[in-house]
Amino acid sequence: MTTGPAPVRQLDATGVGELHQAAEKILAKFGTSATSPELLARVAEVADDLSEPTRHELRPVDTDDGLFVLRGWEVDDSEIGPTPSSWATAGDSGAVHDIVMLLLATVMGNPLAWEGQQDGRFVHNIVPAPGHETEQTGASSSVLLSPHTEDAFHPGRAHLLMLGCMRNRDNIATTAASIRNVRLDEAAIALLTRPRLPILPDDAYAEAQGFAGGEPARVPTLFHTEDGLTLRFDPAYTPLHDASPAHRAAYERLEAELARVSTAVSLNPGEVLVVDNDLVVHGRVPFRARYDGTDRWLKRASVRVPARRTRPLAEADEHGYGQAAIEAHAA
Ligand SMILES: O=C(O)CCC(=O)C(=O)O
Ligand SMILES: [Fe+2]
Repeated sequence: MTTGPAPVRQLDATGVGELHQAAEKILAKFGTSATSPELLARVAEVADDLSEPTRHELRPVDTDDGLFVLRGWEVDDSEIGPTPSSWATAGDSGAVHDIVMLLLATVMGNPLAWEGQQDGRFVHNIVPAPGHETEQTGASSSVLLSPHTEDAFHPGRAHLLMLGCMRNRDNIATTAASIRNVRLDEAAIALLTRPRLPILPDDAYAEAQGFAGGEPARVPTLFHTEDGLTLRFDPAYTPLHDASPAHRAAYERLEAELARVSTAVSLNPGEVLVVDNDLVVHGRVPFRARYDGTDRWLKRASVRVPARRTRPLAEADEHGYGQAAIEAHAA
């Protein structure tokens, strides 16, 4: 793994100022970052009014790395209070930052929530939680969170994933690897573009894991678009033992290539990592949780980008294990 610098986009003072003012005003009006239709409508109005330079920094990902780090936003370490001990107890902790995330997400597309995750909130709190150390979810710590497409099991998954940093005292890195940097031979690509293996719901979706409404859809790992390959990849939830030896070998070759081109991004407070979820798989290095209120703390938002053509049409027929993706703004 390398630690090559991620492309940085810098918000200027005007951009930071307008975001700050807008977010504080919305929070004062609604008293919470928990979303209501009224709050979301207000966010959409305000996002529409953000200045051109700010909007420019939020343009689509435009390099093969498939990501960028947005800098300039600031987080006051004492103002945000202690790191919550789990998403379930986070409530309105750092609420103004939830609203900033929503504003940024709304400039880039349509924010996305899940009925079955973090109480349907549009901005998730990613913190290590006691008892979850070894899971393959954002609440884990002591294990490597293997590179994955966010919500890979679902056809309504995000086009963009945003991770905004509240606190990261031990400089714990998020990992990111782009399919556009991978070298794979044509035979392996041909195998991996065939819909052979399902991707099962991850441990953040207990209800979806009990879904009995149909067989898991078999989906391709790779997909050819006009702009190049996209991927849908989550080895921890893919029953690879069901694949033929040749298919398995190609999958493992892809996994090794993604590891080879993986970069580590250690976020500082205020930085927002934006990854294109069709190009990039992300993960996290293992770390020891502190559980003393000073732990690593990220805010996560997911974004749908209308009219994107990065995915197979056959995804429209998938049941998504009964999970409903909820979009913030009417399409
Ligand atoms: O903790 C991280 O850096 C990434 C966790 C993750 O995979 C996620 O929040 O989706
Ligand atoms: Fe993730």
